[in-house]
Amino acid sequence: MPAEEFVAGWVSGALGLVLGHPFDTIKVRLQSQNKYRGILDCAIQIYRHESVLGFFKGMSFPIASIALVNSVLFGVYSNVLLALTTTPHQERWTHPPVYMDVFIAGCLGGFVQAYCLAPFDLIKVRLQNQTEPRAQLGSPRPRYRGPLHCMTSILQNEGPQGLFRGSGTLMLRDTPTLGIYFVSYEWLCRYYTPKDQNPNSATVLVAGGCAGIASWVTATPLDVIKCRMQMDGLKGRVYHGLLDCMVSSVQQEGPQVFFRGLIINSARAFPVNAVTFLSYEYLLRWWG
Ligand SMILES: C[N+](C)(C)CCCC[C@H](N)C(=O)O
Repeated sequence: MPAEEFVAGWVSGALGLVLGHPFDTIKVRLQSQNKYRGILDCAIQIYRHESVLGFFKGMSFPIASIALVNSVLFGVYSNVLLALTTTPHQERWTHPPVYMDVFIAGCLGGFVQAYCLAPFDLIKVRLQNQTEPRAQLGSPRPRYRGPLHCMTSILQNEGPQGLFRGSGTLMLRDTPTLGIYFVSYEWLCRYYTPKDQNPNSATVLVAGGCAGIASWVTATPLDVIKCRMQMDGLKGRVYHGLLDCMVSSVQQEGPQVFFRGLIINSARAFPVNAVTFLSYEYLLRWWG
């Protein structure tokens, strides 16, 4: 049933997110603080000073929003594919859809999810970019006190459209790269699976992980620009649109600016998407 595809998308997204959150925390710390010498040093310092829990800071808001975002992505993807091919999920591997249909369904899924993700992603990025230490007496107070406060102040200062700042760039980032995501997953599964069989768990894990990397590698240039657009105007920098942001970023920092965070994004993408696809496939088989 189509609704099951949404629920499977939600649960699998949440599992992937929990697994990937430590990587995300390291990424954010490396991007916004200069006190770490690299990925390993950052991980060791977090563990020493904050224990394992330090890696899971700020996870509640993404967990709440992943329900909407991932169920929309997988739900729209599966249902568009169903409409294009009329093959139900149970027969997906015995009657495989053509790659063009997979790509179109993935792009549409990406397009719709981008607009659901936009406000949550904006709040996450704004909070992650606050480098002030935790509130101490006499220390400067951070602009936002938490996700809800961040949301209400954006609404007050910038109006409802403020919550969608950077959403056009987010849409450009996610539409083609989620097409690539599902095509790479399908291609790898088919490549390693004998004809007319379901892919086994190891295949699903590796194909899901690699699909995540392929998608993030292609998404990283616009990911950098999207982040800057979401911070537009806050740190004294004002961009006149997407193109201006791209041009001035390259002028100031060289073309390598488009690859910021690529390694940690890819390291995070493998486990997150391996688990996402494994649980998605198993939930649907279990219900099927
Ligand atoms: C399209 N883009 C690369 C941005 C995301 C693709 C993978 C989505 C997954 N929920 C994750 O967080 O890794």
